[in-house]
Order: sequence, then C-alpha cells, then structure tokens
Amino acid sequence: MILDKIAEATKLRIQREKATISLPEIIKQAKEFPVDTSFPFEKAFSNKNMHFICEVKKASPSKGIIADDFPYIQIAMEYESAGASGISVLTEPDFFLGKDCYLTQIKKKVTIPVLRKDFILEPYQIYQSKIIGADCILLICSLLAEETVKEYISLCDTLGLSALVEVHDEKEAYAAVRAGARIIGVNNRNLKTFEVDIHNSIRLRKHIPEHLICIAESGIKTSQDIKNLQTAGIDGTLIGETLMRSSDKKRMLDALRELL
Ligand SMILES: O=P(O)(O)OC[C@@H](O)[C@@H](O)c1c[nH]c2ccccc12
Repeated sequence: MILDKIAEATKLRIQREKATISLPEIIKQAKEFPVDTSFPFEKAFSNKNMHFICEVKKASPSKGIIADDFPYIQIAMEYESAGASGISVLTEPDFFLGKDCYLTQIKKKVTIPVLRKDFILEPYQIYQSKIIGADCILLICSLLAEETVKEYISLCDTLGLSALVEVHDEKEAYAAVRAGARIIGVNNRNLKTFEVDIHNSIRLRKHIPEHLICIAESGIKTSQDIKNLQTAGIDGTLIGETLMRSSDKKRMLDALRELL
C-alpha cells in the first residue's frame, strides 16, 4: 500500500536527518525561534468567506510529474496575489519531489501563512517544521494514534504552530475532534486507493462541530465543486493539481470563485 511505502521512506529520511542534526539539537534550535501565539493560519479563516489554500506541488504518486516547469517561488507569489488565504508546500522528497527549502524560500516572499505538507510521524519533524518556517503542519490521522495526535497538537501549541488534522472517514473525524483539533481537513482522496470523491467532505462536514475550521482537500476542479462545498458549510478548500496545471493561476482562482 502506497501510504505504508511513504511512511517507510519517511522513517528512513528522519533517521538520516537525525544523523546530521540530533533531536536535542533540533529542539534547541526550534526554541530559539519566536513563538507567534496568534496562530496566523487559523486567523486567516476568521471571516465567513470561502477560503483557498493553494498548493505548490511538483509531483504526486498518483499523477506522476504535474509541473515540469516548477518556479515554486513565483507560483506562491501568484497564489498570494490571486487572493489565497494560505499556501501549502509539499516538502516530501521521495514521492512528491518536495524539499524543505521550497517552504523556507516561499515563506520569505509571501505574507500569508504557509502549511508544511509532509508525513509527520515523529516530534522531530514538528521541531523541524518550526525551523524551516512553517506556520502550520499536517497531521494525518490514518498514520497516527488518537493520543499521538493530541500530544502533537500540544507540542504545536507550544511552538506557535497550527495543526491541520487530516481525516478521511467518520471514525477519523471523531478521533480528530476528541484529540482537540481546531482545523480539520477532509481528504477527498483515499490515500490507500487514490480514489477521489469530493462528496466525502460534504458528507463528513455534518460530523464535525460547526465552530471548528473544516477544509475540503483534493480533487477540486470546478466552480460548481466550490459552490457545493460552500453550501455544505465548508470553510476552505485545499487545491493543488487544478492550479498547478493552469498557466494563469489568478484566472483559474477567479473562475473557481465564479459561483460564490
Ligand atoms: O492536487 P489536489 O487533488 O488538488 O490535492 C491537493 C491536496 O489535497 C493533496 O496534495 C493532499 C491532501 N492530503 C495530502 C497528504 C499528503 C500529501 C498530499 C496531500
């Protein structure tokens, strides 16, 4: 199964990284960074509009190379000027061809909050996310026990990071709520089979308390999709491929907003 393969590769990557910077050292470094307790990623959702988190993604295991030409800083700046509420940056190297430095460089050029899209398995990576400049990290429920999600959210709180807790079904949604998630992302893509159904977020919204920020992730292509998600009470959408494949990102975002 692909998710297992990604998790295995991630464990090896963490091992390699620890050989360069040890856990105590990375903790020390992370603690030298200022803590912004205003949680900018969450604050970005403070009005009732539909929000767009736009993703910088070169490739994925389901689609292969998505963008041959990958001027990632320019892409992020285009997203910001097109009115994105936040930017998601893939940093996973083996399957998504991401890099930590893409996030660091993007963060320096935009004023909107930045989400680190990676497969977080250990606290080590949370400290690392702080150092590379993330405002928010992704916690994938199908990779972590409920108690672990809870523990990682607390760690994020102490570092001033937000956590986008990703779920795919009711069971995970309930676990995320119990773990204290403030932002829940419903992935429309089943990470085990790659099947995409945007109805998944519409269905699961009913199971997530209204005061929590709910983001629909993956497979969003049309203004009608956006309208349907808004009608279901979704606060934001996370869009990668549709934007990455479009040569005029501002025009594409405007088109997606058309029915709002
Ligand atoms: O490119 P799409 O279909 O618009 O999807 C974006 C985003 O939701 C997707 O990249 C994603 C959602 N959850 C993830 C977890 C890991 C890696 C990637 C993802």
